Amino acid sequence: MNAPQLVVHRDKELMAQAAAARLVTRIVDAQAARGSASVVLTGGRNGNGLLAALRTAPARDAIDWSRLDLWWGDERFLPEGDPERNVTQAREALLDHVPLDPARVHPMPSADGAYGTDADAAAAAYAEELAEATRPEDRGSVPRFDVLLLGVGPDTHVASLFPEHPAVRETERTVVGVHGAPKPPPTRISLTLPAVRAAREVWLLAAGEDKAQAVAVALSGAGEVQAPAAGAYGQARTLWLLDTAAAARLPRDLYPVGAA
Ligand SMILES: O=C(O)[C@H](O)[C@@H](O)[C@H](O)[C@H](O)COP(=O)(O)O
Repeated sequence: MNAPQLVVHRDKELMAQAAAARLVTRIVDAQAARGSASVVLTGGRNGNGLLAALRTAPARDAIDWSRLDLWWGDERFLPEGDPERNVTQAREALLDHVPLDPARVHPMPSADGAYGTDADAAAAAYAEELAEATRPEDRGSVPRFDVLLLGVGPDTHVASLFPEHPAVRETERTVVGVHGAPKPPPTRISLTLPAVRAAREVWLLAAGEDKAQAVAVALSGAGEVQAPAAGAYGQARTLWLLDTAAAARLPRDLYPVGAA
């Protein structure tokens, strides 16, 4: 596991803009190197804030939107178009405003789709979709995503992997149905930690003082079952993108207070 890198911004607006600029560069580099890029999106205010910032980023037209694959790290298992679905919010923030190839946009199934209310069957279908998109050089059952974004919850959850929940202990499957989640809605679909760790780069986003404790715990050697964010790392890079409030309780050896 590579050591996480921390980038602390003055406030969440600047964090979103800087992360958007960083994402433009990563996508453009991946497209130059491999012909296309793949990004895994997250729900939550910070993930959507990044997408909204990307929509107005000056360099956004450097991206070839038709050669970008989009996946989701988790989804609230609700009917298509529900305003609480991560994909609905992502469409509103960015996806409806850029010329993506619809065949390369891979939302997780909805609760009124082909699998009805069976979240486990829907999760298995998404795992299959990921497996089909995998190339031999990915050497695994999910693509080697270029960037996988994760919002960090105040309880250290990432995607829909909650502390001590069965989904965070999953070591075989790449996508699981989540039942009885502590945060509504209770039924969700989530990538598992092994799928997260297939990404080249994992970027964790956290802003605000209500995240300070979670960030400190996850970066101070906690176990991934107790603190799922601690188990989220990338093959090449793990980046924690924070604002000063979320970084406030970090141990001094990780982040000297007042450095931002
Ligand atoms: O599915 C959910 O309920 C949210 O998507 C959740 O997982 C979110 O990503 C984190 O709680 C961080 O949220 P914020 O970025 O809003 O702080």
